[in-house]
Amino acid sequence: MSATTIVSSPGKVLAAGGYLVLDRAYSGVVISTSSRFYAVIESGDGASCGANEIVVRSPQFNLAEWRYEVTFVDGRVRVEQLETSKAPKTNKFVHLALQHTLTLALEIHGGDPAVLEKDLSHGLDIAVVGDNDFYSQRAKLESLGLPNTLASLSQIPPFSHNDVQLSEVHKTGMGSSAALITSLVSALLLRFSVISPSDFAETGSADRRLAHNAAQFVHCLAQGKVGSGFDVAAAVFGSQLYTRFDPAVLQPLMNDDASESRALAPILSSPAWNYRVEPFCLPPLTRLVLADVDAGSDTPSFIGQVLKWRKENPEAASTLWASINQSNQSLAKRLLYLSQAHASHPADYESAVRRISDLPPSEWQQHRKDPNLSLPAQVILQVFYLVYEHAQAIRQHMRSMGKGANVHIEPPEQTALLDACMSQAGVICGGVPGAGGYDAIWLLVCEVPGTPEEQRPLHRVERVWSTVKDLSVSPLAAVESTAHGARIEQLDAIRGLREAIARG
Ligand SMILES: Nc1ncnc2c1ncn2[C@@H]1O[C@H](COP(=O)(O)OP(=O)(O)OP(=O)(O)O)[C@@H](O)[C@H]1O
Ligand SMILES: C[C@@](O)(CCOP(=O)(O)O)CC(=O)O
Repeated sequence: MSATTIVSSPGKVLAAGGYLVLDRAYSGVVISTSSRFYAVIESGDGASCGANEIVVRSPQFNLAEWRYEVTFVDGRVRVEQLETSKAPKTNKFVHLALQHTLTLALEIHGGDPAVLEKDLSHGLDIAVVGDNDFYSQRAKLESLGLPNTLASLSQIPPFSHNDVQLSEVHKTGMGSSAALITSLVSALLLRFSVISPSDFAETGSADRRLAHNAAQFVHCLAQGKVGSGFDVAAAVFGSQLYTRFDPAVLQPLMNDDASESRALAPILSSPAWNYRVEPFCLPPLTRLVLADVDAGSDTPSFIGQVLKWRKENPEAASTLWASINQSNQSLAKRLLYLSQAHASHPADYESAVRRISDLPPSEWQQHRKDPNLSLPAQVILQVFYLVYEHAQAIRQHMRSMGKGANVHIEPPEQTALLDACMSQAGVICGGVPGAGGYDAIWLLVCEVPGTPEEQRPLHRVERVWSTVKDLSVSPLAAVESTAHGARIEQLDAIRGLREAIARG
């Protein structure tokens, strides 16, 4: 075992499938992001902590250090927070991750604490840090006198300090807790030799699935509910078409007493975990663009209201769910078709993207028989138009859902913002991610290398954002991650990581 164990996990965007994905009958289009969370485990070396102690530090926040003591009694492991912790509040997510991952490790090692005790003999020092995108950088940009642009974001050092306590930070909706739990649980499973690095590196392996199931369990327990789990699935497996697991698999563990007394291994490695992860990626020569929008929304209350409306209006909801599902599936299919088209006809594909880069989507149809384009390029252009149409239909349906349930899934200000973006040349599609509300928007834009800055669709979008009235729109730096989810990292390969974890 090397001295340092590091696992990183990506953030997520649910581009299509919000609310539907809570139901196993439907799947969601999940895009994982280049922004990642890192869990870095080092031996405490007896200096920062003693034997059987674990200190978890979050060096991007004030007073974010939690200390735990690990004890082994009657074949059980207990993780308890110590009073010497610097943090004024407990961290349920971190505590549950430690408790249950160690419990699982002890079970897998046959109840013999020797392996764990050996790894804990000098204590463990764990630092958790997230890329800047997970937290709003508005205040930092303002303090630096910089405008809200992508160029400004690149001037903020990696893993920047947020200058507040964790409970006060403005999150951006990228799934910080799911990425954190996935990295932490996976790193602990590796550290305690429950899973092997080579197996974990393989997408469909039993070890990776165990890491997923354990992270999913801890995340559900910390949140106090079993959600769809798309955020943890993205953190573990990367971009995908996600179909949830039957929540019944976790039910036996979902109250605190049960999770302490029942064996975890049989449930966490059970074949009853029936989630489906189908491959998905965005098409070449396009770029995912995300922005954090001023005010957050109360997502849990949105979910309650939408589900209540669905229950009370089964016929209307069933028709609407079916229409949304059809549009979601069509969107995913056309996007995947575009990747195939690029693989088989790269030159035609590029000429089609160049063509639509100069035109707003409402004009693409007129150019579908452009004599300057080859026949395959014309087909590709047409498919891009269908992508636009499906995404617009999804937006319309989601507004209907919001109207029915009386919640602002795509609030009028977001509609105006998205419409303004969609009228720009080279913008392909977009929407409000996940549960919607005021939180964020996502867009897919054409991005052909070598395009002069002024003509880049991204540049046009940033211009729209800088002039928009009713909302404050702040870009996020993330693009799509094609790295297939969680991965083991080397400390010096990640810019700024060594410096970040060295902070007190
Ligand atoms: N950097 C961090 N260090 C330690 N704990 C963290 C960190 N970031 C998040 N957490 C844990 O995750 C919890 C936040 O979880 P919550 O479910 O509210 O966020 P989320 O929905 O994942 O947020 P978002 O999707 O906006 O990133 C915090 O209370 C804390 O326990
Ligand atoms: C509404 C829902 O389908 C998506 C919520 O997504 P987000 O947290 O808003 O990105 C809930 C869920 O899938 O757990």
